[in-house]
Amino acid sequence: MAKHFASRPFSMRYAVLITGPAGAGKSTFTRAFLNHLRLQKRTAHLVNLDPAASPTSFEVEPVIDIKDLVSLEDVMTELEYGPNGGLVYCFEYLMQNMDWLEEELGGFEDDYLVFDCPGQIELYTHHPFLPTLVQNLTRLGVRVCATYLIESQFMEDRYKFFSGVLSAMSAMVNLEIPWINIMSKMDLVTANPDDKSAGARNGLRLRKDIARYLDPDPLLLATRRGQEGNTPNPRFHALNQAIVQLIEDHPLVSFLPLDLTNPDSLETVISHIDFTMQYGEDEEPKEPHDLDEGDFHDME
Ligand SMILES: Nc1nc2c(ncn2[C@@H]2O[C@H](COP(=O)(O)OP(=O)(O)OP(=O)(O)O)[C@@H](O)[C@H]2O)c(=O)[nH]1
Ligand SMILES: [Mg+2]
Repeated sequence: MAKHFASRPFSMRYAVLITGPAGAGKSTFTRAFLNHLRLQKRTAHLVNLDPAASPTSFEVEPVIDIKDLVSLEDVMTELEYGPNGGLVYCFEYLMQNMDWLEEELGGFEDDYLVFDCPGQIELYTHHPFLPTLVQNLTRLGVRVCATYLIESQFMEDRYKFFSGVLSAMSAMVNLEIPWINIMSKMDLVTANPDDKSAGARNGLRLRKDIARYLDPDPLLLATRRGQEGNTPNPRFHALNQAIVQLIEDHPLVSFLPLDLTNPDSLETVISHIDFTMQYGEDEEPKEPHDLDEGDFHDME
């Protein structure tokens, strides 16, 4: 541990890792999350862990920015890496310089640190970067949880859904910390089956379709045949069944819906994060808001 921190006591702080595949809505949710905490007069800060994030994408200046240590642009220019190899190099470089992060973290007491993570899927499946980050944060007395976003459009069909669930499970197993799966971009889910808007014409999911994904019964999903017009290839039947069984045996994966156009929906997600973190443990832990019917007025 870096010497100048050996004697410094750390008060409880909270780190929320915003994770998920590329384009799932992590940075947009991070901005909404931070704005909401600030409106509630809570001290919350952005930590940017995306070496490729463009400076213009920050509505909120990050208090800690991996780009101050290493940037994808420099790595690609100076070391002639490609974009993905360059990103992995940046993560390896941060792993070798965790004392830099400890130094940066030193100044935040009893605050929420919201880590906006990059979308490289290898980060969540096998790369040691995030587990190393979690170990270091835990060692520094920071309470850590993760949210994993997959977008509602991802539910085009059950195969996409299963790959989303398996990637969420793989990330959960990789990080082994308190975990909240979020189905993002629920504003793209139309409520009205007669909706003729552009979105609806682009095959937006109807709310009633999404309900079965929020708290999935894998067997029901897997056995649904024909509704999406495609019958599974019999050659993969045994593999499909094994995947369904795996998901069924580990009912770890349900999704909180997130509709950023609906303040109650954001509030519900944040209350689940607070509860998962036991935020302000000296106060009575507040039960998370339930998803009231209003959130899914057309789910039935
Ligand atoms: N309709 C809708 N679009 C969204 C929402 N959240 C994000 N988007 C759009 O989805 C795209 C990706 O959003 P980001 O927040 O940058 O996603 P990300 O997960 O941070 O992406 P990477 O950092 O590249 O992995 C952008 O065009 C956003 O405008 C949402 O809740 N609803
Ligand atoms: Mg992002």
